[in-house]
Amino acid sequence: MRIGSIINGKEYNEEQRETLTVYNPYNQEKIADIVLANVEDLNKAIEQSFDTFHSTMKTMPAYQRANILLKTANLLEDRKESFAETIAKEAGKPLKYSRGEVDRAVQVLRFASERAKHIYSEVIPLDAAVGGENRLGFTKRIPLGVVAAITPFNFPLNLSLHKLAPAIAAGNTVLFKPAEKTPISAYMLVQLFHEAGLPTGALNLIMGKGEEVGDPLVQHEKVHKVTFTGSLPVGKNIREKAGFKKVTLELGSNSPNILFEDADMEQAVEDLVKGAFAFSGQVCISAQRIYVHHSLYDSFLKEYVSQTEALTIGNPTNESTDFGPMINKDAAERAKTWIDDAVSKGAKIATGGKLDGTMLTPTIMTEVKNDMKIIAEEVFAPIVSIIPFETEEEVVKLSNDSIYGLQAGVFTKDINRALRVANELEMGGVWINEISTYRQDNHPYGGVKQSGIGREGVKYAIDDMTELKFIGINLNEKRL
Ligand SMILES: NC(=O)C1=CN([C@@H]2O[C@H](COP(=O)(O)OP(=O)(O)OC[C@H]3O[C@@H](n4cnc5c(N)ncnc54)[C@H](O)[C@@H]3O)[C@@H](O)[C@H]2O)C=CC1
Ligand SMILES: O=C(O)[C@H](O)CS(=O)(=O)O
Repeated sequence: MRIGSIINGKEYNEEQRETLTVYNPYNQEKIADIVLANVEDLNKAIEQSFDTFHSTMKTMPAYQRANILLKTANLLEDRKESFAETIAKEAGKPLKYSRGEVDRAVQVLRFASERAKHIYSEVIPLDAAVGGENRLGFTKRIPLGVVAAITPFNFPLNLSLHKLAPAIAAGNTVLFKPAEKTPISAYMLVQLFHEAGLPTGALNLIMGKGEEVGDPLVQHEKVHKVTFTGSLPVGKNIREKAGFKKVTLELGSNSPNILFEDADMEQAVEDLVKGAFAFSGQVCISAQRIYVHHSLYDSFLKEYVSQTEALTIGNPTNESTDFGPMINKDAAERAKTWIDDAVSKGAKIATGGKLDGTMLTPTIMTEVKNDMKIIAEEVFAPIVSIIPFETEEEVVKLSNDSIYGLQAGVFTKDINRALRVANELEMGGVWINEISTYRQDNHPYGGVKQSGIGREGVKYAIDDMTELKFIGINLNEKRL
């Protein structure tokens, strides 16, 4: 398979161009060559996005945008298996989770289709100000223009749609730069939109290395907004380079989960095994730190280790696989060095910690300290730490002791305590009696501190992808 950038519906995959090979992370089989875009292609794609915004999307009625999104959702639903198998192969994500990602992606498209018809604004009571009589004022939410969507490898379909679908719902055009590690589902997605009737120039795909096309894309004057999901260093770079553009950044996390003494431990153990090890922990709201009240600690740890060891490890394309490889050897080796670093400073491995190529076994750490990398930084790997605590005050302090603040989980039957702790946690979102890793695609999602800027979740992304415009009329009879 050889795939390239798609600009105004034309694919750029000529023989003489530079390519990058994509390998299946599980068995290193070659699955595709991607033909890399250069800056000239990028500029052409931005010009195309800009022109199509002004010629077509800016004035496309809401019902048409909604219909295109709905049709794309239906096409995706019909091709669920093909997308799920592609994600399993390119990302190494177990098939059951890849299917779940496609189901969510279909919903995101349907939410966006519905919201496209409900982009409301308001009438301003201008008579509230002295001299404001006989004036009418109202706002409109207008599209921004060209939205640059830069996406990561871990949810190559759904996290891309969290940008593409609201951008189109709002009437923008999109310059889409997917992760070069997982470009195939992105390529298939662009074709799906075009098949559903989206004008080809409204969604242009650039297959390029982030470090090469990233800066010119982010700095281009005809790009009006950059929406990025990915790592903190790249996010910081984008923020610095983007100038006056609107920027949404969905960055990392080291999400805490807190189990108080009255929690439903049985359920929490089961959910937190998934919460830490789904897609090998390469989920930014993965349960990385689990704080367990000291009275439950020993029994929690015993049961947690036992259920973790029962996970079926293997080929992501097998139906029964729970746990597969990491995205590549470098990522797995980096994670192993963090385990070794913690052990050298006194931490213990309760289970796991074994590395073979891209496969790092599900790893549970104990006796950790706050300054160890596996606690202080984002592990983005199958490593979770179990930490005892005594008091509510102590556990809130420990949870907040982080540069990140994306999502947390709190488990208790005491609703007053749950709400108190939720208020105290410095997070973009807090789930009560649910793991930090749980996300629905219609709630506001995004971080505080260095976890990011702005919110996704279709309605909220549309807010961030539109500009509020005020229009006022002086109704004085003499003027009309
Ligand atoms: N908060 C959130 O919703 C999520 C955050 N993440 C974060 O993403 C990271 C893992 O994903 P990766 O794909 O490895 O992240 P990454 O930051 O390496 O790459 C993400 C995207 O940025 C592009 N890129 C790289 N350098 C660039 C530059 N200089 N300018 C513009 N674009 C550039 C890449 O090509 C890719 O498309 C983790 O740190 C994780 O926390 C991942 C998923 C969700
Ligand atoms: O959509 C999700 O489940 C998460 O946003 C994925 S990630 O952002 O945590 O990686």
